[in-house]
Amino acid sequence: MTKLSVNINKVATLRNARGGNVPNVVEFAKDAQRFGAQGITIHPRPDQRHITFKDVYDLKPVVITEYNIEGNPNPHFIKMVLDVKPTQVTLVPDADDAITSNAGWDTIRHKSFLLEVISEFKRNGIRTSVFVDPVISQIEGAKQIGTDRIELYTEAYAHQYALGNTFAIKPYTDCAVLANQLGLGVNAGHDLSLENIAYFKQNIPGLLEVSIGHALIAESLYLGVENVIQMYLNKLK
Ligand SMILES: CC(=O)[C@@H](O)[C@H](O)COP(=O)(O)O
Ligand SMILES: NCC(=O)COP(=O)(O)O
Repeated sequence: MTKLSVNINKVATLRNARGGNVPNVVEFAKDAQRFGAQGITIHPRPDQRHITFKDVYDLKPVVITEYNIEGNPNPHFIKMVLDVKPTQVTLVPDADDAITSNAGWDTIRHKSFLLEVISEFKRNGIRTSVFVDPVISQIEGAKQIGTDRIELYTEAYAHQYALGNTFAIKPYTDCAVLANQLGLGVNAGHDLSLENIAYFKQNIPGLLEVSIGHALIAESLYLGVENVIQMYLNKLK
C-alpha cells in the first residue's frame, strides 16, 4: 500500500497572507487525518514563508499518523527535528531563496555530510529519507549513506506526463527497482496530482509513500468551490 502524506505548506501560505490564523494549520492537519490522510508533511523554510518554526512544534501533538518534516539540514533545522522527533525527516538540498525544491541530492559528492546527519537522526529514532533525482548512481549513493528511504523527485515526470510523454516514467521505475533490491524504501513527491498519480503508482514497484501538497490544495479549491458558493447563497436568501 502507498501512504498519502498531505503536505500542508500551502495552507500556511494562505494563513500567512492575512497574518491571522485562518485557515488554522493545526486544525487542518487534524481534519486531513480525519478524512483519511495517512501522514502530514511540512517543509519549513528558513524564511518561514509558509510553515513557521512554531508550527513545527504545534503540529507534533496532533499528528497521530506519520509526521514527515522536509528540509535542508542546516544546524537550526537539525535541532528542530531532533527536538520534535517526527516519524520521518526528508533531507532536501534546496537553497534558501529557492521558490520550491528544484533538485535532488548529489549523494556521492555529499556522502560524508549526509552519512553524519543521517546517523544522528537515526540514533534519535527518526526514519530518514533523502530527496533524489531518478538517476541510478544517486540511488547507489543513497545506499552508501545509510538512509532508510529515498524520495524520488517527481517534477520531471509530472511535467512530461502533462505533455503526454508517458515514457518519462522509465527512470523512476528503474530507480525504484534498484532501491527495492538494495533494501531502500521508496517515497516520491513534487507536483504529483489527481491527473498523474495513478500512472505513477502503477509503474513504481514498492512505492511506500507519496507526499502531495500544491496540487492537492489547488484541486480542493476547485472541487470544493461549488459547495461553498451554494452555502453562501443559501445563507443570503
Ligand atoms: C521536497 C519537495 O518536493 C517539495 O515539494 C516541498 O516539500 C514543497 O515545498 P514548497 O511548498 O515550499 O514548494
Ligand atoms: N515532498 C513533496 C511534497 O511534500 C509536496 O510537493 P508538492 O505536491 O507541493 O509539489
